[in-house]
Amino acid sequence: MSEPEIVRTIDAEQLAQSAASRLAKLIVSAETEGRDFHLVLTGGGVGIRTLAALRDEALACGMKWSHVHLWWGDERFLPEGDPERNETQAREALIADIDIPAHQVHPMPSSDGTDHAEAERAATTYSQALAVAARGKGPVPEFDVCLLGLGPDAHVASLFPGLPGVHEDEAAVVAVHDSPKPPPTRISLTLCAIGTARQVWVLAAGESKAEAVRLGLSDASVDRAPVAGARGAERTVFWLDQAASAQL
Ligand SMILES: O=C(O)[C@H](O)[C@@H](O)[C@H](O)[C@H](O)COP(=O)(O)O
Repeated sequence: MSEPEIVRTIDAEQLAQSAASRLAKLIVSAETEGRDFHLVLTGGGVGIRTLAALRDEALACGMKWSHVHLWWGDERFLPEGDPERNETQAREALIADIDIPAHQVHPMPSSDGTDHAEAERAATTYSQALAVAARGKGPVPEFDVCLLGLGPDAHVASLFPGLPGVHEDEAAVVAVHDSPKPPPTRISLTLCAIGTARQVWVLAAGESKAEAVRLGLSDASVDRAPVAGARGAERTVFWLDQAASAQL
């Protein structure tokens, strides 16, 4: 696990633009090196703003997307096309405006039924899609960058303090019930899946995240602060605006 680095920005907009700029450079480098780039997206305000900034960068520099695969770190388990789904918001902010092959966009399943077990089946389906993409080299493909928004309670993806998904150490994807952040049912990568990413980027802006950031950079337990367990295999970067870094 890599020691976290901190990048401070003035505000959320500069955070989104700075992270998008570095991400664009990594995507272009991968294309130059002739290899795929697997990017894990996050929901939330800062995460979606970062995707919109990435779109702007991509359009400005004519970025190619034929080598890029998009995955999700979590999903609000809602019907297809629901405006609250992370996929819907990512399509509006980025995907609709870039030339990425449709089969390289890997959304988490939507909820089109009502039974409780549907979320578990959706988690299994996504685990299977990840394993297929890994081509026998492991449970998930080699994620280049995993983007994570940060909740004021120190949750990342849909791994919330005190809920069982935080401690899952085998499955790559779990169903989440009783989420304190609506909607109550979600699908999430686990910390062990997140930790396989070469780089994990935590995106946090605003004073409401300052305590969560402090905990995330401390030796707090993952049960108290799931973000404390979000570390990349090679690099971990906390992208923070001034307000979110106020307790450091
Ligand atoms: O589904 C979600 O809501 C996100 O995946 C979640 O993990 C989000 O990133 C954080 O809650 C931060 O959200 P804000 O940036 O909007 O505070």
